[in-house]
Amino acid sequence: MRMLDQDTLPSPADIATKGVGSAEIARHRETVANVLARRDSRLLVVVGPCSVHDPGGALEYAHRLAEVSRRFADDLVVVLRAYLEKPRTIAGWTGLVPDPTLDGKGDLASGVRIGRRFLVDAAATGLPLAYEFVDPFLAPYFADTISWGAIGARTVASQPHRQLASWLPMPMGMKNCVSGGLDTAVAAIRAAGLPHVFPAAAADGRPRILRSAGNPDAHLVLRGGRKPNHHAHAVADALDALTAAGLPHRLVVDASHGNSGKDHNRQPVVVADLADQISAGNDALAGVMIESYLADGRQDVGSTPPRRDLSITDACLSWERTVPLLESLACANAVRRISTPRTAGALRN
Ligand SMILES: O=C[C@H](O)[C@H](O)COP(=O)(O)O
Ligand SMILES: C=C(OP(=O)(O)O)C(=O)O
Repeated sequence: MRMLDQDTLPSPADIATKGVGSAEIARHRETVANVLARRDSRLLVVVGPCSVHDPGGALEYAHRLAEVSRRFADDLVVVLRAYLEKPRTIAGWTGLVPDPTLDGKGDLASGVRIGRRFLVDAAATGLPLAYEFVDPFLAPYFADTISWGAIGARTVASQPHRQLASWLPMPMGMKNCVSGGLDTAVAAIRAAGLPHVFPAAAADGRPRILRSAGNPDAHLVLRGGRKPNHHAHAVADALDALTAAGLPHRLVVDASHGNSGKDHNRQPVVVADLADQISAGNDALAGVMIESYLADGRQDVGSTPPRRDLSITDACLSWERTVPLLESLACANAVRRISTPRTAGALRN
């Protein structure tokens, strides 16, 4: 007996909440797209916890980040990682939405409500939100709150994810695959840029045939693989791969994951290398991702209740270690901004 049981899941319309500032989110998406296309000379920084396991803790982080991001507004467009689903290499906790009680019970019906509440509260800080769309079925529950989306290293080859990316209204980052090869992500960018017709559940939960026009803002995210790919030579190779595919030069580099060997202590080293490339004038480097949370490191989920301030997935840099990295990226971007003036001037929303 494999099919154990079924339960009712509320539809996206059932859990729809008031208070999502759709005009503000549309503005954030446009800002992010302008940065990626280098019409805006700032640097995108996608920063925050590997996963949200405690909405209260993550909201405290969001408030701190919203405040500090104002200091860097001339040079950084800071986006909060608000990741509520986790892709796993084999198995493990799959995120607040699929498992809000952190114990494998899989109470998705509560998860979608808790997850949406968190996203609405986090968006109210004024920060744009980033989200990895792990399960395409769940996208309609949350997509209206998100300003930058990712298709992860484990799903970037998947046709349903590429179709979803072609339809979603925000810029979408395609991560290189886990081994480090770029081809699959480059193919995903091309696929997401094209129109598609595909089945999906709509807001009312009923099946629909969706037609997409193609996402013009899909771009590459270098996250490392068997070896890191943040160094200048790897960035140059990635730009060559984009040129060969006829794609524009726009890149986000993830300082964590394969680029840090999942050792959070290496993220500052990666960020320092990226800051050097940015201040040297590499304009294709449009964004940086950092995994950061309130406290330094990670914890296993076990019999005792988890700490609210410590990641239960990948190890994160503490808040105290994150702020100097934002400072160094802002300084590097200021150098680039001043030395490479844009003819049209920086667009600001
Ligand atoms: O970002 C988090 C993890 O790297 C990702 O979910 C995979 O984790 P795993 O390899 O421990 O399953
Ligand atoms: C799982 C993630 O990244 P990747 O797909 O690069 O492993 C993530 O950013 O949380």
